[in-house]
Amino acid sequence: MESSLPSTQILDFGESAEGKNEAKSYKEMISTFPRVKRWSYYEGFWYSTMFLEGIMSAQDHFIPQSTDIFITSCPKTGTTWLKSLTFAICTRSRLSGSSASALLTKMPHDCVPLLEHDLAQNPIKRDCAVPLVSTHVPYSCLPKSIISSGCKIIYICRDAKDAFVSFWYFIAELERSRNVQPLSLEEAFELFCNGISSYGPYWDHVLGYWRASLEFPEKILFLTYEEMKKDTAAHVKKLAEFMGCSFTLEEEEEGEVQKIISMCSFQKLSNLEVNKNGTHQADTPFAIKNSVFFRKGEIGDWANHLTPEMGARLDGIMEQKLKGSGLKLPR
Ligand SMILES: Nc1ncnc2c1ncn2[C@@H]1O[C@H](COP(=O)(O)OS(=O)(=O)O)[C@@H](OP(=O)(O)O)[C@H]1O
Repeated sequence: MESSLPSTQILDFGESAEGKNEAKSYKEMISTFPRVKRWSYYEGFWYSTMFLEGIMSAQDHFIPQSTDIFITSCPKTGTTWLKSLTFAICTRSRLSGSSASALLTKMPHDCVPLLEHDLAQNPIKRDCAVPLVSTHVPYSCLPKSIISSGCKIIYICRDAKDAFVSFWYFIAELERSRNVQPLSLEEAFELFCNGISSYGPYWDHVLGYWRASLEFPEKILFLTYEEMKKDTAAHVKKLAEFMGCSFTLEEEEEGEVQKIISMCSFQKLSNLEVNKNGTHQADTPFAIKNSVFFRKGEIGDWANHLTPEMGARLDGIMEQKLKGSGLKLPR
């Protein structure tokens, strides 16, 4: 996608003395929020406390560009895959040209900036040829500027049981690397079923975007991990169309869709050197091994970790919470 804007733009807020005072006041506000374990409760959702300052700063200051497309999700529902696919779709002219895809040397999260990083400490740098910004922030808590801009939003969700298991592995790994005693699976499950998880309640996160997608179908594309796995080619075409860069007949005949699917497959990405041995956000408080984002990439792995009773309990909760919404998540 071409853009007349300079190739790199820094979205920077909070360098000034005013910004520093603001950061202090966010910290003060956050210290008053209800807390359970690693999470703080704010505007109806539970957030990992370390991300809250960045979220509040984004809510107050983020100014989207009209061409922005937001990649949104609750954690562990397919974000890395969706980021790589949308990035590969947007940059496909580079992919087929002489320069190889940036995905070969950068992990997908380093190709698409995250809205809620603490922008004062860590300003977002983005490549204006790639109009993508990602966020896990729930729909009702997005910066109002995003909603009023009418920017396009792509949302992905996943069966709650698989999302939970993926989430548990991820935070356990994260906490071990930070010398924090990880939550047991049982404890984390209990909290999850009570709505307490990063950006949870999970069902409210899903419902927020689901309802918005019904209200603004031309602006919000609602996807599931399971459907995307079932027919990735149809989804790649749908994503391109939604982002305003449909594949030409010629591209389809040249196998461009398949090239993107292969480039972004779990098999390919998880075996790249950068994703096996690299670190995401190295030298920041958010540093994490890239390999942690690539675990199994399978549907139904929950059954290897949760008992059938736990599975049935979470299914029952999801069914009850989604009742009447018209949404049925694949299981
Ligand atoms: N390319 C590709 N294709 C299919 N699946 C993939 C891919 N990359 C990552 N994954 C799997 O997605 C799960 C991680 O979810 P997220 O990417 O949303 O995590 S995060 O929120 O960005 O941290 C996590 O799922 P689990 O394996 O079930 O834990 C990853 O393995």
